[in-house]
Amino acid sequence: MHDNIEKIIVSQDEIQEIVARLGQQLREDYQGKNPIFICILKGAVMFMTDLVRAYDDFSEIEFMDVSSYGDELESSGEVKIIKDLDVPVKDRNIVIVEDIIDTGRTLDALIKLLTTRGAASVKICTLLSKPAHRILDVHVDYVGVEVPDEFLVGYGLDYRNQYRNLPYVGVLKPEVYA
Ligand SMILES: O=P(O)(O)OC[C@H]1O[C@H](OP(=O)(O)OP(=O)(O)O)[C@H](O)[C@@H]1O
Ligand code: HPA
Ligand SMILES: [Mg+2]
Repeated sequence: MHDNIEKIIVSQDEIQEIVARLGQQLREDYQGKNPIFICILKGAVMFMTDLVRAYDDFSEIEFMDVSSYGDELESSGEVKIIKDLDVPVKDRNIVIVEDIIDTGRTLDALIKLLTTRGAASVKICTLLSKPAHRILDVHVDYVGVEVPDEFLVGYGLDYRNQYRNLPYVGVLKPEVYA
């Protein structure tokens, strides 16, 4: 699997540093607020499990599955809810946890949905942000690192459902797409 990687964009060490920094920042900001961390499946699962352990304070974890990419390299523009939340978010402080904000379409749809359901606050924590590819201008509160406009895989990010279990984020060799 590693043989298909052309270059590493965010190393394992960098990911660890980002997780520690964001975990501490969130702990300071959400003290006494018992936030709900919502993991957006499947991409955010690695980041989520590391982040909530770094957060290390009272909080709840929930999961939602939404998808807009399917097997493609480009977002379809249509955000489908595959698995909704099991709990009400009314009057709760929500942190949406994402692996990457790319076009911004997924997040835009989620923020609108959770706000409509009466959340007290909705903030975003993402490992990666790809600002050069943004179509919708969403405000992102906590960003691990900005990445170049390339299709990335690893640490949750997939190409055709593969490569999510790489421990770093990288770019595939062009021949893999051929
Ligand atoms: O900013 P956007 O252009 O909307 O892209 C970001 C979203 O796309 C990916 O998920 P995807 O829909 O591919 O599903 P997955 O997490 O199951 O891989 C990624 O995990 C984000 O959730
Ligand atoms: O760069 C990416 N890689 C994998 N999945 C994605 N979903 C949005 N952007 C990406
Ligand atoms: Mg996703």
